[in-house]
Amino acid sequence: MALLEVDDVVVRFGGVTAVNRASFTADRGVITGLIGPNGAGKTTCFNVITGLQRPTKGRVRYRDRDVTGWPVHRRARHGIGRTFQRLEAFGSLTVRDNVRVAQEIHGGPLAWLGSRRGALGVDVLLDRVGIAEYADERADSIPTGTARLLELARCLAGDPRLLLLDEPSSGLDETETDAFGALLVELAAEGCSILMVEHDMDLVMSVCHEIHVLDFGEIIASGAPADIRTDPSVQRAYLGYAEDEGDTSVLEPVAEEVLP
Ligand SMILES: Nc1ncnc2c1ncn2[C@@H]1O[C@H](COP(=O)(O)OP(=O)(O)OP(=O)(O)O)[C@@H](O)[C@H]1O
Repeated sequence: MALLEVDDVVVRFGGVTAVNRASFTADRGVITGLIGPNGAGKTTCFNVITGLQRPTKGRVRYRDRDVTGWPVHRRARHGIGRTFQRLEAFGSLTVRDNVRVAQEIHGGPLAWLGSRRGALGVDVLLDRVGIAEYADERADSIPTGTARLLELARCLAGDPRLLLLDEPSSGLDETETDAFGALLVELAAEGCSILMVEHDMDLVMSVCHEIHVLDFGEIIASGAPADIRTDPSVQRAYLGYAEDEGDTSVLEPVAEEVLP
């Protein structure tokens, strides 16, 4: 049984159907990608999974329980963590204090001491995501890429079982993105399941175990990276052409050894 099941979800905003009968899953201990063109409905799906958006129709199941009617905080308490496209850190606090606050919001100091990653402490968490040198800087003074990593650290402070990442690599340079991908693979290996919306296809293709493709609110393909990158309907919908029609560089094959 998958950790997360999105079942036949529809979301309508007046006359706009943002998500149209979408069904997909995220499995335990792996990284799952959710990709698609701008406006395809990816963030709306995240909002449905986290409880920010009530679906017009359909269900969300998490750890074998129907959580469709659960409020956001209850889902968070049960281990669903999320980062946002727009950065949400407290600008006037230091990087370290941002993570401390997140830790306390998610469970309080005692829960933190008993949590799986809690014993490591805030500074070790900052070190792990690669931003320890910024610990004493105000969050509104750090570069965008660093702020994205701070978002990840804030989310990890809640010790999530399911981590939803919305375009986590935007603002990271190539080296930072490589390190970020390696960190995601490590987190998944430790049992943290990840569902990621991401436009960097190299990152998606190299770290994801399975990928779901949304187009105009509908899931048009689901499968392993090797299948997705050669799927003509994906190339047509996502990139605007089929493989035999031109440049396929964005979905170029990646080396077998970096595939999960
Ligand atoms: N609150 C809302 N009210 C009305 N329409 C909305 C609302 N939220 C999203 N939409 C519309 O729903 C569709 C899906 O939007 P969504 O933000 O989920 O797409 P996305 O795939 O995340 O796009 P992007 O990659 O640009 O972030 C779009 O047409 C968008 O304009």
